Amino acid sequence: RPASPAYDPAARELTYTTADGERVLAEDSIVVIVPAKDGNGYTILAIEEPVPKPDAEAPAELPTLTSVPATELPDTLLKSYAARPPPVTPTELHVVISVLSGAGQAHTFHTSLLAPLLSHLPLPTAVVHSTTSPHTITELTTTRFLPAANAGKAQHIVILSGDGGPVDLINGLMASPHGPAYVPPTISVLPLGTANALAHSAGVTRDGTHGLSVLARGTGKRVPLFKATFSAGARALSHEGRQADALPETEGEHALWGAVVASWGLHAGLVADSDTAEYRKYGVERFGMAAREAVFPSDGGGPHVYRGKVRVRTGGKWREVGGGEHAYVLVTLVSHLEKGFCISPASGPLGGGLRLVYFGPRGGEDVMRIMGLAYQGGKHVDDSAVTYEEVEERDIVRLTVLE
Ligand SMILES: Nc1ncnc2c1ncn2[C@@H]1O[C@H](COP(=O)(O)OP(=O)(O)OP(=O)(O)O)[C@@H](O)[C@H]1O
Repeated sequence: RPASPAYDPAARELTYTTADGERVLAEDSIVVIVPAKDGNGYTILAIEEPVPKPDAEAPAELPTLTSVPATELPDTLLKSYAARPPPVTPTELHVVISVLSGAGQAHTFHTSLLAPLLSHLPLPTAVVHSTTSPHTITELTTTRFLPAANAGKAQHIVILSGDGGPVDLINGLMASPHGPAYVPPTISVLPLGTANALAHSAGVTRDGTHGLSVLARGTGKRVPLFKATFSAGARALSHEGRQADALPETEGEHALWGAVVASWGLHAGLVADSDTAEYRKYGVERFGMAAREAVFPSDGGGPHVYRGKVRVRTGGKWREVGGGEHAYVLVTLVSHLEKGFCISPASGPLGGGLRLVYFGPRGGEDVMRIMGLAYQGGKHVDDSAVTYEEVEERDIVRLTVLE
């Protein structure tokens, strides 16, 4: 057993010796420190990033989980990085792998990082589910997770996906009224999608552990939700817009639940347009590409003008926003729509406030300028063209679409 690592609190680094020589571990890459399985000291579990390939075109490799043994460690380090027992010990642990999310790396992430980590944590043996269709997570939730939650079972669901996975899970859980014994599942979101708005905004990706430190050491927090209700006849599109399904109906109401964002106009269009196998190859670039195509259409015209009525309620009163013609209409529960894209700088992690971000029709250059400001820490909200405000808890935005 090698000597314990040396800890440098100023540099936030640990130095240890292996057969190959001296190695340095950044504190930011520590997932958790657990008692060693042989009862002798501790095991530091940390993320090891792959060495970048000189060929920029080569597919990005995923990091791996490295374990560093230590006989003694300073108390400060142990206090910060020891696994925290969950407030409610789960009786069931589920791992949901959304195989097509993002660049399709969720399955490999599970094999090389998550499964080795789970073997060290005081959790039940995981039941692993992989998606086989866009409906897998919804079906799994309504047939398995919701009945178990209604039966009072404490479930921990680890989901490897983008924002689609947790949103499907939430809609499945909200699809029918909860029984008196309902126990809300704990969800750990591991950001394997393209934008991962929920994970970035919740603070899951603040350190260098790809969400794993929150899984091992985090505490549960309620996820704020909104409900969007639709008029009869509205359809949910999937399969690159080729399939249209009726929206779920509960007590005569057609509704979808959200934890991230509801939008109409430019944002909704570019998210939908870029959700194709072809665009997905470009990763997070796909949103910018679809935005440019939308605002500089090949027919040489300007951006599409969306016609309808947008009303918001603030101070108990309804007010119309814009003059009936719109470009960007978005309400958000989160601060970031992608890691560097700060749509709502006033939104805190799982903070709960719902905010409107709005601008009316304008030329393509100006649209791109405003969106560019969001990449500068959310400076668009100070632009005179943009309406940015917190809206009330109930019936916050009404949308009547004319075109
Ligand atoms: N096996 C599968 N077959 C068909 N569709 C799948 C399968 N697995 C996942 N999907 C679909 O792929 C999409 C992935 O969405 P998800 O939101 O998780 O990732 P993303 O769009 O890359 O990321 P983000 O939402 O963070 O931008 C979802 O529509 C999901 O239903």
